[in-house]
Amino acid sequence: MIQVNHLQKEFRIHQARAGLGGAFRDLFSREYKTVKAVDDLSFSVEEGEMFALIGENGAGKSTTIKMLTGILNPSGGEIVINGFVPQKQREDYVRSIGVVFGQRSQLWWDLSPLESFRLLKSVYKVEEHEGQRWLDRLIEELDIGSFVSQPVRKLSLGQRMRCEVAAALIHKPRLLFLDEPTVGLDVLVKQKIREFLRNLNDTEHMTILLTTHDVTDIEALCKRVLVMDKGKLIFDGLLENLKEKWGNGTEVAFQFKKRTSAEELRTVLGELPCEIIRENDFALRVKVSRSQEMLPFVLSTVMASFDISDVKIMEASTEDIVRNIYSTDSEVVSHG
Ligand SMILES: Nc1ncnc2c1ncn2[C@@H]1O[C@H](COP(=O)(O)OP(=O)(O)OP(=O)(O)O)[C@@H](O)[C@H]1O
Repeated sequence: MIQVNHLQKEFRIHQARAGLGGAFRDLFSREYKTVKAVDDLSFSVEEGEMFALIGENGAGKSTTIKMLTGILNPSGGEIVINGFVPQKQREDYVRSIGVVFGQRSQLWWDLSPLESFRLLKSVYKVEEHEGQRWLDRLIEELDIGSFVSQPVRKLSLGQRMRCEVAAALIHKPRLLFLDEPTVGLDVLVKQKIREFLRNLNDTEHMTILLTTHDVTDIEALCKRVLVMDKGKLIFDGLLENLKEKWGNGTEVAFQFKKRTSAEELRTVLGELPCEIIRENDFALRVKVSRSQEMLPFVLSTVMASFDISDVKIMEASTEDIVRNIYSTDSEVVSHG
């Protein structure tokens, strides 16, 4: 459904010279530098996938979404979505997508969301009967019925965001883009929006792409994650593979009934890829890399060879992992 090949976006930005003399010289000749906001980005997406685009501030996520939604023209590369080239077949393309920008509204401030929905329905030429049934479903599932007739300016952020999501879906697009959809929302509203999106993906097979800084959004919604860093794609794969790659493995803490040394444990574990850390004479920790496949071996081997009084498995949280990725300068692209 989405095919992105070698996508590029460069911005030319004016660089002010330092000091009063510099400002004076700027009046006559300006110096520019080129920022590569998106640098050789390639990926493809199947219909019905729900995935997240993540990365630090300035990584290039918004620029990517703007190009995918046809708002910005790429400097190079190509995008084909649903058979459309967004920049070339703009009108037809826009009818096939829905967009929610967490920071910007597509609802009219002084009108009620319901009136905005009516306007959007006529803009998109939504068929009356079918369109009404779909809208009723959106209102019910997003639980916005009690305030959908009030002016938007009187709504709380959480109420407004749920109406924004309904507005983006009024024409039942096949593809939904959400840029920071849960930013600033309280936990309950976040949960409601996530539940709604999951259901939409399940029942309508809608393809959903979201950018987020909220790791709990990713865990709740996405199997697949794309990580951008300085305009480049540094990871494209499953969330569990992301954990493998940047999670420093899983740690297992063993409490032994008898004194056990790290050397004894190493002998038993042989060549298995793990690091052993001594806590005290009766406690050792084992850091297991490639934990998905290795953890069962490590557990069964140790349990079969020693008298164990306690075992604790400690997996790094997604939040730790994302922090880890952002603090590492990585060039690796992984397809998991
Ligand atoms: N209109 C613009 N003109 C010049 N530079 C821009 C413009 N838009 C973005 N940039 C630059 O491109 C780079 C990528 O920005 P972008 O907004 O895409 O990042 P982001 O990953 O969405 O960040 P954030 O999480 O803060 O929204 C940044 O260095 C930014 O300063």
